[in-house]
Amino acid sequence: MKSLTITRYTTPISPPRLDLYSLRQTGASVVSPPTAGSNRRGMESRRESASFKSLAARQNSIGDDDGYCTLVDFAGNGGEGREGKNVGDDLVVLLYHIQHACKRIASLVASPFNSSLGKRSVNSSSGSDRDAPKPLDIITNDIILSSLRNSGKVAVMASEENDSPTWIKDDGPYVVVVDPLDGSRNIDASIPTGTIFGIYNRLVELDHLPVEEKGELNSLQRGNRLVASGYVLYSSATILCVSLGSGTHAFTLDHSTGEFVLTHQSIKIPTRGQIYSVNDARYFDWPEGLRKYIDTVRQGKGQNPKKYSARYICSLVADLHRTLLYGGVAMNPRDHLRIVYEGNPLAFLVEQAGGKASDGKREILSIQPVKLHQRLPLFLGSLEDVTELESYGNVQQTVNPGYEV
Ligand SMILES: O=P(O)(O)OC[C@H]1O[C@](O)(COP(=O)(O)O)[C@@H](O)[C@@H]1O
Repeated sequence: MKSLTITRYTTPISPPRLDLYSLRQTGASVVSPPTAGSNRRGMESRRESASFKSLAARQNSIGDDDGYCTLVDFAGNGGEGREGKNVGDDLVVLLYHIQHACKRIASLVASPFNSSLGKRSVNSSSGSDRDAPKPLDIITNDIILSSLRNSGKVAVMASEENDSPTWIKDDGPYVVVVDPLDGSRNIDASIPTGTIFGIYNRLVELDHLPVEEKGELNSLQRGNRLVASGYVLYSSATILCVSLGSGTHAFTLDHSTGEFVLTHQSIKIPTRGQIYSVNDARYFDWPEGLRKYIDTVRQGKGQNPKKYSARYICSLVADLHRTLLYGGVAMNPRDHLRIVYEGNPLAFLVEQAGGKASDGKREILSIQPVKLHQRLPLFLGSLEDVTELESYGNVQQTVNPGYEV
């Protein structure tokens, strides 16, 4: 069943080999987001511009004259111009392959044939602390792995779906950590899902070690060493949100051209929101500090004298995307989310957008992971909301009866 499904969902777009072309474009200025209606113009020529040959030829501009700027245009110009100096050609090539994989996943999760796949759990052979994967988890993992291999830029991939990292290429400059399909338990109900990824430099000082050892140590880097991270939200729109180390930017998949187009440049999370996002059926398992915080903001008695609203999709990428745009705090106070695959990449995006990411006590990005599948409480959001929440002291849920849904 697995191979049948992979074949069935393969999209017709196949990625060109990119190493041949220099993608960096010089002397460009930062574009403004596209204006309404601009997307439909020049569809045919845009199809052509997806080829890197023509991208390389267009040396002097980022995006089209009408403000249509693709992810690759944007990254190829150094992210945010001068500040995006760490966006080398290797990273642009890698991003190209990641976004290609995510387009395949977008069509897969929207397919009429995925529902039977989503339901079945596959027996986890390892007995590790990973959740039992579903076929969709495995297929999306394969899609990402194959794209990373094709990029030629990745030394090792650590995935939430694998017990241990997959060594890919000795001289690959990057290490990629990934949760290929977060929220897959929601797929039958067409609730949004997401892919999360983080990119580190390969630690060359570990090159002499055996593969298993260097694979693991490269993947256990602190979040504050991330070069880039991102998520792709598969929802009413497919949105790729990325930070290349200079701001957080979102691109929306334009189905007419198959391109991710810049729609939210330099996202700034409001310093204060009015929404909290948590599974509050767990209220009676929470510590007192967290209960007090939620009771207080619900009543409009916190530092923000407004009554907060609750929003909880139970799909981390969707809950975070809303929080980045509207502010507030998205949290999972129990030891459930993984620091390597979820916590660090999302914390990086939040901080690059001016927000705060905490485990309730410490900055997420400063924590040294010691285990690949290590879990932790996660509080992401507006600077002032997360700081206020931390001030309640005891906000991490330690009671964990093993919830069934
Ligand atoms: O059951 P909880 O504690 O509400 O957790 C829900 C969270 O778990 C997730 O579904 C991820 O868990 P899985 O990796 O097991 O799918 C997130 O998308 C969501 O935010």
